[in-house]
Amino acid sequence: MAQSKEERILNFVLQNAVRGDPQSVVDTIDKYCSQKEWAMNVGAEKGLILDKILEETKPSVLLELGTYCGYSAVRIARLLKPSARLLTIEFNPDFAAIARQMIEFAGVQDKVKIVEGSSETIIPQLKKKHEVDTLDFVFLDHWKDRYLPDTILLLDQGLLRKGSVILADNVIFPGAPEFIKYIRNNNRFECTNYPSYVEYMKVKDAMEKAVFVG
Ligand SMILES: O=c1[nH]cnc2c(O)c(F)c(-c3ccc(F)cc3)c(-c3ccc(F)cc3)c12
Ligand SMILES: [Mg+2]
Repeated sequence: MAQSKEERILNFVLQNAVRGDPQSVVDTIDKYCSQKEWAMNVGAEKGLILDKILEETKPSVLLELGTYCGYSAVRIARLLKPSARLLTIEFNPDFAAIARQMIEFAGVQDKVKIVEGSSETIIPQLKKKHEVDTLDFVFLDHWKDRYLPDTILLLDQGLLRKGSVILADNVIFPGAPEFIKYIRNNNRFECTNYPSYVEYMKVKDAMEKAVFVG
């Protein structure tokens, strides 16, 4: 069976990165995807914005929507304190299988749990099935049309507390206009826009940070 792009990315990491070294995994994926095949990892430029916000927030309980190959899960986990935990939801089982191997190779499997399925189904299970009380940090990087309904679901489920940070990728390209309109006009959120570029391309993009004020 022909290899998928995601399998090629994983194999390039297994052959070129250093096992147990998350930074080398991140750098190796960026090298492959900038030189060989484009892929929808948050990438190095937007990744630095993500890093900075994580270092400011110092979150303990994190949720990512859209695992893909595990690039941002590894990137996030490499900065977390030992007791912190990242839950990452991936709808596509093939992507989830690649991400699981990527996360284990990077050595961050103790901090990261991949949950396979749709965010719509799993978010209502977080409290009872995944022992979440509230979330300190949420990274939206899945399908742009789910950014708004999933944010409303997080609110309805009582998963946000005063100071919870939501960071959304791709708010310029491909764009998430309904989410942006809602979050910027909702006085329970304080929003900041971080202009950047689409990963591995010279196309403008941005990330949006929304802090829940409670
Ligand atoms: O779907 C995504 N999820 C998460 N992050 C993404 C991301 O960071 C991206 F840069 C893109 C993107 C942007 C520009 C482009 F030309 C191609 C793909 C996509 C995306 C958008 C539409 C699709 F049909 C397929 C992929 C995503
Ligand atoms: Mg993205």
